[in-house]
Amino acid sequence: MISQILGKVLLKSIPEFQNKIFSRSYNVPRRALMYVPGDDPKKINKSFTLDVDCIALDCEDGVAINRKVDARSTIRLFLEKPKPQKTTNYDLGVRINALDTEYWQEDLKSCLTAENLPDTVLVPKIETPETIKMFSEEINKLIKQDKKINLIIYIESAKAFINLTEICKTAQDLSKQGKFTPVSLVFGSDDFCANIGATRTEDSTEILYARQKLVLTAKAFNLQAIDMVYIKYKDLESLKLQCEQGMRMGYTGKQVIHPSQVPVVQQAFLPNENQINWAKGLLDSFRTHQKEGKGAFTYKGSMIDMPTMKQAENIVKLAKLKT
Ligand SMILES: CC(C)(COP(=O)(O)OP(=O)(O)OC[C@H]1O[C@@H](n2cnc3c(N)ncnc32)[C@H](O)[C@@H]1OP(=O)(O)O)[C@@H](O)C(=O)NCCC(=O)NCCSC(=O)C[C@H](O)C(=O)O
Ligand SMILES: [Mg+2]
Repeated sequence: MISQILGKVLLKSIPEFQNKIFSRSYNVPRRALMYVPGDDPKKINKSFTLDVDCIALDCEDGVAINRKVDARSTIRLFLEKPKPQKTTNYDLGVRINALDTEYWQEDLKSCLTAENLPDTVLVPKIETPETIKMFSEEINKLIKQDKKINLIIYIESAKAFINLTEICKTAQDLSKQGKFTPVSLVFGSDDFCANIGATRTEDSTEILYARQKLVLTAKAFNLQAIDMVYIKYKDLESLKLQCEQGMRMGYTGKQVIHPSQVPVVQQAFLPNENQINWAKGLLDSFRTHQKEGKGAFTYKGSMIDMPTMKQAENIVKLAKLKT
């Protein structure tokens, strides 16, 4: 009897779990986050023809030092026009220069005072909670409308990893009253390797700890985790393997530098048919067992309880992007 009552209570609370797991940041998928050099109108136009979840118009490392002003003003011209519509919704962002450079304030001002706000601002090389405070103060001054934009935080140095929890906590706290919402953490593996003096290998074991720490922290703060870039952009087979590795670790997407990488990445960050069928079957079975007041049960030879149910829900949610 008691177990039946408990079962009913748990069943009633499932929508609550769903809300927790699939909160705002997961509603906009960012499987492929594609960089487009901000000073190249041809590539920007091309990006609007692609089926890509997230476009990052770049002012930072994809742009030469002597082209920084061109990038900023070219991006501004695009933001003066309405956001190009595509058949599927997508995230349009601007990656500004790092906050220890002479460019970032003008980058931010230029894109936030245009006719149309970008959906997202991507901020590279955040190392301390103070950097988040600086960003927050600036953005609160610049956005006059009753609107918030998304913030994507780049973690790309040893110092940033040491401060990671405080960075996320500060972003979360300041966003409550501020004009931004933190949605994702990006693992800037190339800058990170340069920063710690790591030697690259094909299986990336030299950065495994940092790669895992980023996912762990992102998930603790309910943020998307966006994995390292694969710079040998002509090698799509190895890209696929690296995507699958990242997805197994819990990453929700990956940085992309070339159009040919987009379909490989977006496909890899979707569950396959076997996983979807497993998840749907498990959820059906979970509901039945909950009604019977059974918290743990056996499904296809494995013990299932609440954590496995949550994993199955993640899979079903992602699968909806397939249609
Ligand atoms: C790598 C590239 C310089 C190669 O460019 P290109 O030689 O033009 O390639 P293709 O001729 O093969 O291009 C085919 C067509 O696709 C268009 N194209 C290419 N790249 C892009 C792009 N990124 N966005 C939109 N369109 C693109 C070409 O114009 C061709 O079009 P068409 O002629 O109409 O057929 C180039 O891909 C490039 O610049 N990529 C971006 C590089 C970049 O942004 N790097 C910085 C980001 S990585 C990073 O920041 C890592 C992180 O921070 C860390 O620390 O780890
Ligand atoms: Mg970087």
